Amino acid sequence: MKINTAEFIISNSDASKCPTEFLPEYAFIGRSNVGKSSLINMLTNNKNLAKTSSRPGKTQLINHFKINNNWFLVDLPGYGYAKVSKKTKSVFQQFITDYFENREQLVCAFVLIDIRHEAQKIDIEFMSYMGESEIPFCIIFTKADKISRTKIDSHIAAYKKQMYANNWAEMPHYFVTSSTESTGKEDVLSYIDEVNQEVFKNNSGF
Ligand SMILES: Nc1nc2c(ncn2[C@@H]2O[C@H](COP(=O)(O)OP(=O)(O)OP(=O)(O)O)[C@@H](O)[C@H]2O)c(=O)[nH]1
Ligand SMILES: [Mg+2]
Repeated sequence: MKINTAEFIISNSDASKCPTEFLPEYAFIGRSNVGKSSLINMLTNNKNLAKTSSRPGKTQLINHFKINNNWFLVDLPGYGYAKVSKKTKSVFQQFITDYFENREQLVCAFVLIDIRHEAQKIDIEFMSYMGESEIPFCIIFTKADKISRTKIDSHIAAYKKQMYANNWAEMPHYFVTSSTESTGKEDVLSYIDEVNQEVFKNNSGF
């Protein structure tokens, strides 16, 4: 799919104040610093669209970006950032939870995982929450440029094993990406295109 336009619409810490337009949207979630904002920039060919930083905790709000005037990419704050105070953390979690549980326009979440690391408890728990809440999601492994192809394969195999060990019946649909090398761009965009076509065809309120 070709992205012709990508525009920032609004930032929010209140899920009920997100855009009221009924267009399909795709949210990016995962640990702080995993590369959510960078991936949005890579997918849209715009290095300055979402704000990124080498320091975790950069994105603090729900950010809506309208794509091709027809659907949204949503950049979210990361979870698991130890340096944020407990109070701030619970506020973050509350509005993120509100977003996931109430946003009818959300058709798929992408849970980002750094390909270099073993499965982390917080990610597994978050995916369990998504499963229990019946929110469709895919995994996106990030920063694939940082390890070799062989290691990518072995890390994914190990990840699958850990998912099964945590009682997952099957590995969620997943993608391997690098924002610095644009790896996985077409795969993710084609997936979004397919889902968009499906929801528009079924006229699920869109
Ligand atoms: N080498 C490499 N670095 C990446 C990649 N994606 C992101 N980074 C770097 O990782 C750091 C964090 O990137 P962000 O996109 O800001 O991460 P985030 O998940 O949005 O972080 P928060 O907003 O803090 O939750 C930055 O220094 C990026 O340049 C990637 O694919 N490859
Ligand atoms: Mg960010």
